[in-house]
Amino acid sequence: MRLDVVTIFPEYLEPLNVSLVGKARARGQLDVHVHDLRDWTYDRHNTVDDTPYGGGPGMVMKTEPWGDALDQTLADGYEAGAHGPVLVVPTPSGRPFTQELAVELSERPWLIFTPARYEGIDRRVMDEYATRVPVYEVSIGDYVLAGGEAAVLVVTEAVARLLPGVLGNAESHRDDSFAPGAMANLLEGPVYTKPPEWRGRAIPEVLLSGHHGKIARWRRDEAFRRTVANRPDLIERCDPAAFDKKDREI
Ligand SMILES: Nc1cc(-c2ccc3ccn(Cc4ccc(CN5CCCCC5)cc4)c3c2)n[nH]1
Repeated sequence: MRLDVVTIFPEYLEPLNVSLVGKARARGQLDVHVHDLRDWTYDRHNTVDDTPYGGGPGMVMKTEPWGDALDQTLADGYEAGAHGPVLVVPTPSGRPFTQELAVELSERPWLIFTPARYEGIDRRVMDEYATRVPVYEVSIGDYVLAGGEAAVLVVTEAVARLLPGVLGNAESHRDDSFAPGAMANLLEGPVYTKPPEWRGRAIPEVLLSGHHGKIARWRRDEAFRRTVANRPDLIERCDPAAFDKKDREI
C-alpha cells in the first residue's frame, strides 16, 4: 500500500517512522510519502490561508497550494506505478471512522491524506478532486481537534494493522472488538499476565483452569458485561446466537 500525506506540519507525521507502521515501512509493506504543502506556495510568506468569504471565525486554506500539491502527488504516485488512489480527508463533519471503514480502506492500494488546519480547506478543492478520485471525509470522533494530522495517525495505524503480515500471528486482529464473529461488536474484556498475584490481587480462577471452553465463555461474558456498562448501544448489534442463555453466567 502507498500512503501520501500533504500537510503544513510534516514533523507531526514522524510517528509514522516508529512501531507498527515504522516496521511495516521497513519491510516494504507500506510506502509512505509525507509532503509539505508550503512547497507549493510561491509568495514570500508561503501563504496557505486567507479570510473566509461570508465572514466568520478563523481562516480557510486556499485552493491553489492544495491543487498544485494534489496534482503533483497524484502524478508522482502514478509515475511510481501506484493505482486506485482515494483521498482521505479528516474533518469534524465527516462520516464516522469505524473498524468497518478501516477494513474498507485497508483494501485500497493507495491512500492520499489531506489533513487541514485553520477552519478547513476551501470546498472547491474536494469538489474538484471528487470528479477524479473517491473522496472519503472522515471524523475520528465527536470532538474538535485543531487540525487533521492526529486523525491521519489514527487512521493509518488502524488500517496498517489490518494489512496482511503486518500484525504477527500472536497479535491477530481476528478477535478485535469490532471484527466479525462471536465477539463482534463487543468491547475487549479484561486481560491478565504474570505474576499470578500482585498486591493481594489474584487472577480469575477460570483463566488458570486450562479449560478452553470455560475460558472462552468467561471472556465472552466479561466482554458482554463491559459492553453493557460502557457501550449499551452496541448490544443491539450483537448476534443473539452467540449468547446461548444457559451458557451465560451473568
Ligand atoms: N474528528 C475530528 C476531526 C477534526 C478535524 C480535522 C481536520 C481539521 C482541519 C481543521 N480543523 C479544525 C476545525 C475547527 C473548527 C471547525 C468548525 N468550523 C465551524 C465554523 C465554520 C468552519 C468550520 C472545523 C475544523 C480540523 C479538525 N476534529 N475532530
